[in-house]
Amino acid sequence: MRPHHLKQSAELLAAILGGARAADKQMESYFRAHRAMGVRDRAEVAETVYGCLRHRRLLAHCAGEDAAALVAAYLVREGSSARALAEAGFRGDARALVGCLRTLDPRALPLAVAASLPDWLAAELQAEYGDEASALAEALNQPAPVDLRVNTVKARREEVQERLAEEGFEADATPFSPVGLRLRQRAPVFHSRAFKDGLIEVQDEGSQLVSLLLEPRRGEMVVDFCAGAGGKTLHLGALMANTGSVYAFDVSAARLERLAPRLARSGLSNVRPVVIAHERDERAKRLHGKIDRVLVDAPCTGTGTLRRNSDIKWRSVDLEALRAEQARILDAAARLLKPGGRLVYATCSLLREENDAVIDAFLKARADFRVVPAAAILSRRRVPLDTGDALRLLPHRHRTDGFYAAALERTA
Ligand SMILES: C[S@@+](CC[C@H](N)C(=O)[O-])C[C@H]1O[C@@H](n2cnc3c(N)ncnc32)[C@H](O)[C@@H]1O
Repeated sequence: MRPHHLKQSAELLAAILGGARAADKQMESYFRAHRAMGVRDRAEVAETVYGCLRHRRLLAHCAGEDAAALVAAYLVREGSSARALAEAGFRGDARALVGCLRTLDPRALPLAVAASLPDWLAAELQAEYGDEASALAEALNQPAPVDLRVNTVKARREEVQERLAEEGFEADATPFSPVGLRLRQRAPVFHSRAFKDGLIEVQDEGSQLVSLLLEPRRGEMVVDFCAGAGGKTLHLGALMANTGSVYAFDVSAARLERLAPRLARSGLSNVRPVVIAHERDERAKRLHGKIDRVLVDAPCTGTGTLRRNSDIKWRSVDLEALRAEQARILDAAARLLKPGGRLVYATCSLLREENDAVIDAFLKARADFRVVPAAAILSRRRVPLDTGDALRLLPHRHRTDGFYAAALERTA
């Protein structure tokens, strides 16, 4: 361990935990402000800080909440000795820290501490997933694999797999998504020719299955109501073989802007990004009753994505406000549909309140909608996965992010 490693990691960790910005954004600006740091230093610091965010509560059990002590505890878990910590400038009691961590038995600790979760989330997972809560929580602390979606407008999966292998990126077909590849090792695939040529997008396999549930057809009018940077939009456009129209709505102009370069790479010309002020915007109202299919990938707690975004565990959450927002967006999105049209409501949340509860309330209010069983759609799409009426993906079972998606049809 180099001495500055501990200091810089602690500075960055404190900035992330004390600020409101996402960890990756905070990290970018820290590295911009410390240009002298080499590539290796940055990689080491980033790995350490992400490790601390992931295991914060377990580390704090021995180290307390001070950022430098958390970093020191993380380094001990990675094999550093008390002496190495002292040499690196750690001013706390390095020997006591090492002693505590070496004798720690996570099985004897409450789930919230052992799996480093806030109390409220540990309680929700235990209530909802019972005996599986520990395995789920543990899977949320493992780094996610790198999944790719093949852009079928440009190439077939096997061709892309070969192209990637030629460039030194070994990948296997994903078990569920027919257009997914999973890298055997984490690698900077953004630098590959295949990526620059628009043959692939980096996208979790679970996210790919959500777009499949919408089953958009050639020539249809489709709305991706919460398009963000367009991960699912691009997939929908490709599923429609670059025909018809996909309106990509979002209230965030900044997020939609990130769709532009991806769109250019993809070769799609059927996607129309539209910034809306809110879900009742005139630009949305103009499409009332005219749309064949609508995807609502709603803003949510993101609890299903903790493998990638451990920092969100430590942000405060207003579940009631989120639920109200989800219901408002779903209601507005449903109005766009033609009779016979399909609506998919999805979240990357593990919580019932944001998933089944939102759909149950919607169906109570809208007798003109019925559930289309997800398992039947997936089987038609040759996806070997049956999670019942709704799609429910869990990292410890499916090796994807946690996702929920329900498909509904407007009957009258
Ligand atoms: C889960 S993210 C979408 C991710 C995106 N679909 C993807 O696959 O990458 C939710 C998005 O909803 C947007 N959003 C929040 N409130 C909204 C509203 N009232 N109407 C439309 N979009 C909204 C957010 O800006 C955010 O980009």
